[in-house]
Amino acid sequence: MKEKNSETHGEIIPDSGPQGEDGVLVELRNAGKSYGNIRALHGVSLQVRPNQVTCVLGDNGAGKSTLIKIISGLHQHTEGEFLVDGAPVRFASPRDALDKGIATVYQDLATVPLMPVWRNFFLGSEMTKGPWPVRRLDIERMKKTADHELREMGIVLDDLEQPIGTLSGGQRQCVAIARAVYFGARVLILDEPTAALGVKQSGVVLKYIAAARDRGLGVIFITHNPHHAYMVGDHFSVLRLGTMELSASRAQVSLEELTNHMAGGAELAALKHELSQVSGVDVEGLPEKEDLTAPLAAGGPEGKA
Ligand SMILES: Nc1ncnc2c1ncn2[C@@H]1O[C@H](COP(=O)(O)OP(=O)(O)OP(=O)(O)O)[C@@H](O)[C@H]1O
Repeated sequence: MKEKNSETHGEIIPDSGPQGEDGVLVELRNAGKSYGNIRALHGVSLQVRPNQVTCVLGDNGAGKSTLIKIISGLHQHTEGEFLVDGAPVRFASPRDALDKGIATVYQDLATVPLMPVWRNFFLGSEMTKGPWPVRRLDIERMKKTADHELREMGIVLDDLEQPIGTLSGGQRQCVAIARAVYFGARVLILDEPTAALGVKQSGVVLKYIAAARDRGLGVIFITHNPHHAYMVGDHFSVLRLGTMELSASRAQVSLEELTNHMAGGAELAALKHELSQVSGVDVEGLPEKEDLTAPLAAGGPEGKA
């Protein structure tokens, strides 16, 4: 995450200090991205606020990775605006995004499996002690701090000396979230953190997503899974073929409606019609076309699951 991307040479508008209007940390306004003549993202608007989980949902190829790459400084938008704290930005590298407090936890996590948990916690930002040229790693302080920070997030591990590769996928995600919080993230982007996990481990990760939110971060939770999104989400943005198909707050959309949008709405209803003509296929659970065209419930469920 720290290397310079030599393909982009954007300018960073100097830090504006306070957050944007309404405390918006990060905002896309009609933003888009083309790769040559392939338009991966178009007309996407999104706001990320502190103390909120903004879920970005979409099927394969919907544009989720492209959206993350713009916000995390790997790519630059080619249309619309990208603002941080209310000021337009154009990141030249992930380092620029980090400097603004935008941290990304990727699915592959970029850890060194054979190194201890505490060592991975500080990887690339090690604490040192002593004067130059005899400066050396401050192992004790790193262990203590990693232990403290993990506990603060409610993550209790038996032994921080164990190689991080021996932890479960869910535990590793949690360590990565705690690490980003410790290093001062204000915006945390989580790239499909529950995609490779079972039910129980997904639940654990969702708990720490909520913990990061409760510590005041603006969380962007990328997922395929509307059930996971609905457990922690405050706002839901569904991408389809590079455009935003739905943008709704929790009060405006039910889990069922979100699931229908994710499932491909009209395509599913058409599939239901085709499958109903095949014997031995139960289509009861699939939505009818009418279910999908109904307006969003204005007074949907409130509060958190
Ligand atoms: N570097 C690239 N060059 C050309 N086209 C690209 C590039 N990256 C993505 N695309 C195209 O942009 C569209 C959106 O891709 P993107 O990877 O953002 O989707 P996604 O929602 O993350 O999908 P997935 O869940 O499969 O990763 C796709 O049609 C993809 O083929």
